[in-house]
Amino acid sequence: MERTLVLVRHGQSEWNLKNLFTGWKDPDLTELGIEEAKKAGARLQHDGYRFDLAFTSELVRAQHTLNLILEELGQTGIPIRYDIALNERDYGDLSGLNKEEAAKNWGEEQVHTWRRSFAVAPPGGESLRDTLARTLPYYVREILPEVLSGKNVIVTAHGNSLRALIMVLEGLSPDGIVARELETGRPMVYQFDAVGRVIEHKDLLA
Ligand SMILES: O=C(O)[C@H](O)COP(=O)(O)O
Repeated sequence: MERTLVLVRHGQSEWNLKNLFTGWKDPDLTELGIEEAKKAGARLQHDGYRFDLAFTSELVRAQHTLNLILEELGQTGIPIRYDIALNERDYGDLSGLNKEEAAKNWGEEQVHTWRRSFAVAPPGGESLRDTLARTLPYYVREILPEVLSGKNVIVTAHGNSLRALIMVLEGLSPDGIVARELETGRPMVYQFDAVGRVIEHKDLLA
């Protein structure tokens, strides 16, 4: 198996559990999040995946998820590149607020727009388009060349930094991405051909 890219959203975080907007804040995984990461690693191990290289963000929930997955794979020695480009979208002034309280304050529709639309940014934060503007160049410059060289790569990151990349990988429009949700700790596998086109993708643990 070569030219495989596996994307994994971090396991449940302490602020996911409290239903708080997180963005660039840096909570760690909950016990459930730890179990989710171990389960993802065990499934990748069971299905025979082996990785040459890993990428993750500068936030602990993604890094901890990666470490747990690599431990399950017995691959804790592979190179890991950490980059802010893979950080979650910045939720700005919403960071730390409860999502249900935010909906009461600003209305369900406004909060859903902030959370899932492509071009609308929350106050003081990033839209998904802003997030794409930093994750896509990083993917093209740093990740895709490794995959094209024949390597198998794993990336652990965040709900929205991965949704931005998935728009490109799955050819989703700004309308199409609205409904695309990513479960915590679920590996998404993309197989590429020799010219960098996705020829197959599947969600493990779906
Ligand atoms: O940053 C956060 O709050 C979560 O990682 C994702 O939040 P969302 O599901 O509201 O985008």
